[in-house]
Amino acid sequence: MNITALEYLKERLEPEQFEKIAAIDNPELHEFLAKYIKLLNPSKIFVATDSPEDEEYIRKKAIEYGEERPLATPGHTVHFDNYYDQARDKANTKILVPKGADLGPFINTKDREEGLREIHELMKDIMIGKELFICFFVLGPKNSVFTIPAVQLTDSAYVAHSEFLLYRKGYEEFRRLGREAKFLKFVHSAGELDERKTSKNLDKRRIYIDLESETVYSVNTQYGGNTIGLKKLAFRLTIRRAVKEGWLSEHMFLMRVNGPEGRKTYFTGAFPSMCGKTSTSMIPWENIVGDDLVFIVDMKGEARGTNVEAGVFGIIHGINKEDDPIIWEVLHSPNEIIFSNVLIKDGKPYWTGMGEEIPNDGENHSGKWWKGKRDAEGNEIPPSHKNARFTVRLDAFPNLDREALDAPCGVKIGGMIYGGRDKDTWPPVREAFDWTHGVITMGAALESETTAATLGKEGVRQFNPMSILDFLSVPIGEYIQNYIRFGERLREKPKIFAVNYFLRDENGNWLNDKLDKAVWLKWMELRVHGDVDAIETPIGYIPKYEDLKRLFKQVLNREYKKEDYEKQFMIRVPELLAKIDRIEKIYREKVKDTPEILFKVLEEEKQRLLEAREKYGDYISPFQFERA
Ligand SMILES: Nc1nc2c(ncn2[C@@H]2O[C@H](COP(=O)(O)OP(=O)(O)OP(=O)(O)O)[C@@H](O)[C@H]2O)c(=O)[nH]1
Ligand SMILES: O=C([O-])CC(=O)C(=O)O
Ligand SMILES: [Mn+2]
Repeated sequence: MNITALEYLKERLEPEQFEKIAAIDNPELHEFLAKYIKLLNPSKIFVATDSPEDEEYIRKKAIEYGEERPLATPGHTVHFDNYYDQARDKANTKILVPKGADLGPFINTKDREEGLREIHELMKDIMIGKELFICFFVLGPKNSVFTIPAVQLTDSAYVAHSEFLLYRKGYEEFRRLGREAKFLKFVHSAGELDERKTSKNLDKRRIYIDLESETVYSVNTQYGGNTIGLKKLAFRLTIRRAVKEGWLSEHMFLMRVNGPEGRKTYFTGAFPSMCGKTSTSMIPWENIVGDDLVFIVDMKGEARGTNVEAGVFGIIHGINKEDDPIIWEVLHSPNEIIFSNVLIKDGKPYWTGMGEEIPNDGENHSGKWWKGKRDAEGNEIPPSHKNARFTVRLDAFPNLDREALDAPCGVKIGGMIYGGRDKDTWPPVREAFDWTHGVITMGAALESETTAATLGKEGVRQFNPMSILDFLSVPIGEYIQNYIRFGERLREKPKIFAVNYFLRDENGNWLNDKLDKAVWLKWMELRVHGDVDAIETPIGYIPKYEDLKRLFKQVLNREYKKEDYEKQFMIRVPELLAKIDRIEKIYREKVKDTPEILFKVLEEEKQRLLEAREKYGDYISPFQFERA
């Protein structure tokens, strides 16, 4: 460009819009905007400031352009993604790396130059006839140690609207920070739309992450996990920043568990997609801070965490009045909510597992729907997609811990929990012996069955360290090394726990009820403060029966049977040993930069299990260890 970026922007933008950009003193931003406006070539450009009018403009455009439709309840809208665009597309999500860089076999990469060339070709002139929305947000609370500014370019008013619900506004932060802003950049286009206003060219769906310029490109897709810049796209970039700078950027919920006499203890929980982060953090008598993404920093020797977001993009499948009373209430009140990929009939949303009668026809992610309808592959189409979601501000929730959400220094983390979908190996809850033992045998050794949150087969057990594998942008060993060191430096280390909500019996029935997790949380809270004893086993500390019995009565008003405890907390030596072998093999063979300590800690655990087997056999009752 012969003219400066700002001059170019002045030519392309209406004066009112241009003024908004010119008011931010940041040449890097101006150049970025000029470059992509030129490439995308939109027919109209709107710049959103933090004003309520600008947000309202986006909301209206989502409806005017047909990406959302109003429902009967004020504030409610519905959005549909293409039938084949219902989840994160792992195969077409790639980290762009310079020649010679090696992130290991678990991270999907592509040559940077090639990837940039491809994505720029795909995006050339893609916004002709469309309106480009330029929006500013921040990750974490504003003007805090956690704040990371970000700019989003998108031709989808649905994506922009979702971001207004999920993140804190950032225009004023950009103005305040000026040239100091080290911001993330997101360029998205839904591409050509079909008559239902869903992305059409799915064969050209691409999500490319350029670490070097901290820019993520997303094209020919609308599903939130592929498009909402500040969510999983930013996550790849912040993981890398965190590892470089020595803090943690994690796929975690953040919640307050209320202990005896008003004691407040904060927990994070790292579970893979669709494995219980939202459902855990929404337990009615505890308090939610966040349900998906957390930043954790070392502040004067304490681990302090914050919710990266300010809203929930939650799974709606199975949400019912009894198990999820708070979400249920929020979804049935006039809040600003986007329902996606649910069934609509007479302006009302319906979803599978809602515990109410569902109409036999309507409109859903497949278009006009009727009971028994089959897709092109011959599969029967359910009323709503398993990964159908709702998007809403945390403000809407009566159980929100507002103070914690806004705290510029975050909250002190008392416990960190790992968990996944595991039908036969881990007990429902246990505590690590120490930080390193927990990080390695619970976090780095996590496995979970695949779910409908990603395209592809469900129910396949997969290695998923810290529930973060889909999002990793640095070699696994480096990531784990950073984690271990982070804790070692802390003066007060959070306690580490592992949970498993998904144990099954021989017939495939769940061994636990959905609300049992409420009891595990109370137990962990007591353990953080040393209020109850526990039983030492080869894999960590497990609860004593009497404590759980008391807590089940107190928390759920239920009798907890000894037989249930014995079955659930049985130490399953063959499965545990097989798991250690699998994990060790993965790290030995596939993760070149594994820290040596990982093998040592796994080996120690193996030896403890072998010894226990010598004494008590393959399947050991928890009472055996209690007597020992
Ligand atoms: N069997 C069983 N299923 C559960 C339990 N808790 C949650 N689920 C199921 O797990 C799925 C929901 O998980 P969420 O809490 O929404 O998932 P999430 O971890 O927030 O997922 P993302 O938003 O994808 O990151 C739903 O299908 C629930 O029915 C439980 O205790 N037992
Ligand atoms: O990012 C998404 O699509 C939703 C989500 O939380 C996940 O898949 O972990
Ligand atoms: Mn998630």
